[in-house]
Amino acid sequence: MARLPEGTLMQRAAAALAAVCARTLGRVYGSRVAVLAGGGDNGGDALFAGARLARRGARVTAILASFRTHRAGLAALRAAGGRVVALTPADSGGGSGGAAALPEEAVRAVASADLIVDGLVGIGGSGALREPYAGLARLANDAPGIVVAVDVPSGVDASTGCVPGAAVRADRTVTFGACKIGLLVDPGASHVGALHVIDIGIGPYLPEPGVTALTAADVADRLPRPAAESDKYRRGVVGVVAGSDRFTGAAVLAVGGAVRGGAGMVRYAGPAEPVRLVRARWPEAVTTILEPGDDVSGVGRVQAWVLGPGMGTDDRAHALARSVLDTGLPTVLDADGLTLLARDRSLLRPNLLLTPHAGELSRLLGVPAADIEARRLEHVRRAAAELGVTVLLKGSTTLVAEPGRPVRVNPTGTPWLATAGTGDVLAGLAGALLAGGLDTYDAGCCAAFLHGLAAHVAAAGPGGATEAAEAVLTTMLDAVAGAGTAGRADVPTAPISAQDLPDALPEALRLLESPAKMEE
Ligand SMILES: NC(=O)C1=CN([C@@H]2O[C@H](COP(=O)(O)OP(=O)(O)OC[C@H]3O[C@@H](n4cnc5c(N)ncnc54)[C@H](O)[C@@H]3O)[C@@H](O)[C@H]2O)[C@@H](O)CC1
Ligand SMILES: Nc1ncnc2c1ncn2[C@@H]1O[C@H](COP(=O)(O)OP(=O)(O)O)[C@@H](O)[C@H]1O
Ligand SMILES: [K+]
Repeated sequence: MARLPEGTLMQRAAAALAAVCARTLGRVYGSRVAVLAGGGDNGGDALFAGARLARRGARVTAILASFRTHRAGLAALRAAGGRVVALTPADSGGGSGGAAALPEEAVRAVASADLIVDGLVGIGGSGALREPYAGLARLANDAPGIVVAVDVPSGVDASTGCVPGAAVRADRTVTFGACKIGLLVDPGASHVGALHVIDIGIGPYLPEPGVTALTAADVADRLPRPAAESDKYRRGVVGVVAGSDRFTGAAVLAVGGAVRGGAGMVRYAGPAEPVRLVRARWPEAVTTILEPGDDVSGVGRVQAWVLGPGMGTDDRAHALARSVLDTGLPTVLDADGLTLLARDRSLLRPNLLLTPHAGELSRLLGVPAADIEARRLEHVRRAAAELGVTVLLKGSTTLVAEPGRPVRVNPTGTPWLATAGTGDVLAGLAGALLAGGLDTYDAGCCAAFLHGLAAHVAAAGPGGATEAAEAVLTTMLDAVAGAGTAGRADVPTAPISAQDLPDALPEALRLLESPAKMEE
């Protein structure tokens, strides 16, 4: 800002914002646009964009939420023929009930708009939206017009993705300079809609990001690949200690993730019944029946372990878990293994990848699960710092944290994954990558990436897999990098089951290779 004439960055932002609005409207002339303007520069962007649309013939009404309004922006809007409705501090959104206490003129302008520009607050917002901002946000959400958020949907914390109160649910978000963390991490991410990242020339001046995402090419580069002289041992042997007589499926699913994740060999150890089922579904796995009280000394050599899914949490499970962890090998610790760790921190070792969902992390940190869901980034960072290991927090946005490294956000998730047993597949997959030589951080990030991609492939079915995967691999990541727009692929999808994931992994891996090749 110091190098450029005053207002240059804002003009770049407003021009790009107006262009997105115009494209969204299709026909600008005669369209109705409501601009919600807060008291800061976010409101300034919105007002300048409103002025540009008004000059192209749109009927623009600006609703000023604060009596301190961006002066030049307001002047530009007025000069272009825009109308202005100023709220007073007494105007409120009428609590959660809607817009009862907002002036009729404001309510009408928003309700009848073809397009609503949300310029209430951007990166300067703090805490829950206050009135009348909150009431305007609710009004916009209830209105039939398309909502375009400026920089950040108002009410979403740009730095964390937290949504402490009312917030705008946008159809599109036009963000400037860099993708904000809050646009990628839930609950904020689910307020964004299609994402446009606009380059306004500040990239070279930005600091190192605290949160990063892997691209398809990054993942393809990291995945272990067999060389000509590889053999099954060199490719990595993964040991799976999971399942019980009660939870047999966990064994089958974790082994499936490991087999399809590219392990040279999978050794499964557990009670007789899950062993029988594993052999039936995955005859390539080498199995060992564990009698009650056995440890893993008879399982054979492995390079990494998957420990925990469905194994139970009684004293025998505890002793078995300890025998695995005492090998000192890299280990994915999941599900019941995490419950054991929450009870007995002496199980903690270096070289662990913990894969909790919010409930499991809640037991590990002694924090209510709802708080973890609401402040995912803070809690995954805290868990990694407190436990000194890699933590992959599952759920609507998967995050991977390790002390001293940026948090990685996984861009490939889909809510179709919210079904029982998918976490077991993830644990097996991460174990295969650990055995293949990745460190716990990369194994966690790459496993989450492939797991999400496999879910898209499975949900879209053979006819839509390529299109669905391309939407994830190119559009989303291009947008984050400022080179395109992210939205969902328009591919019909159907529910998936956990079993579908190992079967979809080969196709997901093949599709992953194509954009990597293109970039080369
Ligand atoms: N910094 C830059 O380089 C650029 C910034 N730009 C815009 O400027 C924005 C940041 O502007 P500001 O720093 O002025 O901040 P904002 O405009 O984002 O927010 C500050 C305003 O919101 C009010 N506010 C904050 N929290 C609130 C809450 N919880 N409830 C109700 N009101 C609340 C404040 O009282 C103040 O009026 C960016 O998001 C972006 O839109 C762009 O013009 C491009 C260049
Ligand atoms: N709303 C959601 N959006 C995206 N992914 C989700 C969502 N809910 C759950 N998931 C993913 O589904 C998987 C569920 O794992 P987990 O909770 O361990 O279930 P289970 O123990 O039944 O296998 C994880 O990979 C998680 O990230
Ligand atoms: K905004």
